[in-house]
Amino acid sequence: MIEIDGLQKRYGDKRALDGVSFAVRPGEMFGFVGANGAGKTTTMRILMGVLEADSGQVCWNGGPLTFAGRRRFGYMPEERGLYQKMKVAEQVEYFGRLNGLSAAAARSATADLLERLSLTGRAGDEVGALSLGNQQRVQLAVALVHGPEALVLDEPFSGLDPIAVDALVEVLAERCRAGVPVLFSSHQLDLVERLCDSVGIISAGRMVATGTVEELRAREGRGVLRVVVRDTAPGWAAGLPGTVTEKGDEVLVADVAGDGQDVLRAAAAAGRVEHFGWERPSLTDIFREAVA
Ligand SMILES: Nc1ncnc2c1ncn2[C@@H]1O[C@H](COP(=O)(O)OP(=O)(O)OP(=O)(O)O)[C@@H](O)[C@H]1O
Repeated sequence: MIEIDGLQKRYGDKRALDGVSFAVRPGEMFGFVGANGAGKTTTMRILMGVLEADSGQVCWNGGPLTFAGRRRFGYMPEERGLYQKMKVAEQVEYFGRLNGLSAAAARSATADLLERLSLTGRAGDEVGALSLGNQQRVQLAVALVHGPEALVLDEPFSGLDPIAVDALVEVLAERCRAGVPVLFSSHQLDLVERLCDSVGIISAGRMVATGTVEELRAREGRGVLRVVVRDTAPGWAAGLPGTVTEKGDEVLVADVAGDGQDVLRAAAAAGRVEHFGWERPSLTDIFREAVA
């Protein structure tokens, strides 16, 4: 288990982290989300030992995370960092060797990952000749090649096409099933909602929400009532108990008092009710609320 406890970090006068704590359990996919500049990269850099925290600590399986422990992690840094002149397969193998694999194991793991990430046809090309999305796939292969015990990935999905996203999702899910904790940051909240067991929302250097998407949703209450009424005059919903937004025949009522039956009665009196139901808040709604 990765445990991050009370991280504080300043850059000069700027407070980047103000007591960041969370844990990523074995086999858990943890989505780390926050606005630009919220502190995700700083947290991951401290976790990986690239930066030192002013205070707080990072633990791995109950003890402080050491240099040797970090070598068994897979890390995809924000600044990336591939050798542009090195060939794709050579490079992935090289990082595999650097992280302790035998030549044969590095070769076999590289071939497998290139296949999974649809890069086999580019194995002999220089990395610099690849598109940015394909370089990103190579960077992912580098993070994964040595069969890491934990994964820390800074925006691994940015710049990937939907097919590459699916391929990466499959590889990460497989690692999770094998018990590997996976921490990744992303601005693609729909993807985080779909993939992650747990989510941490950071805002201005503080964790403002942590839990499963369902737990975060429960904090938001029932959500919003969505009503679609046909054959009615606009404005029928104006006096409803709640915060009303009208878009043509569709009416959204937030902050509904009571069980919503008043809204249903008013809708039925106004016209032909085609839809009436609670809309569950998406992770994007939860995020907006948490960082507001
Ligand atoms: N080397 C640095 N020197 C000074 N300030 C920095 C440095 N690195 C980060 N910061 C500041 O620390 C804060 C946190 O930045 P960080 O890069 O961790 O955010 P982030 O959540 O990863 O953002 P993004 O989503 O844009 O990648 C920001 O205000 C940023 O400007």
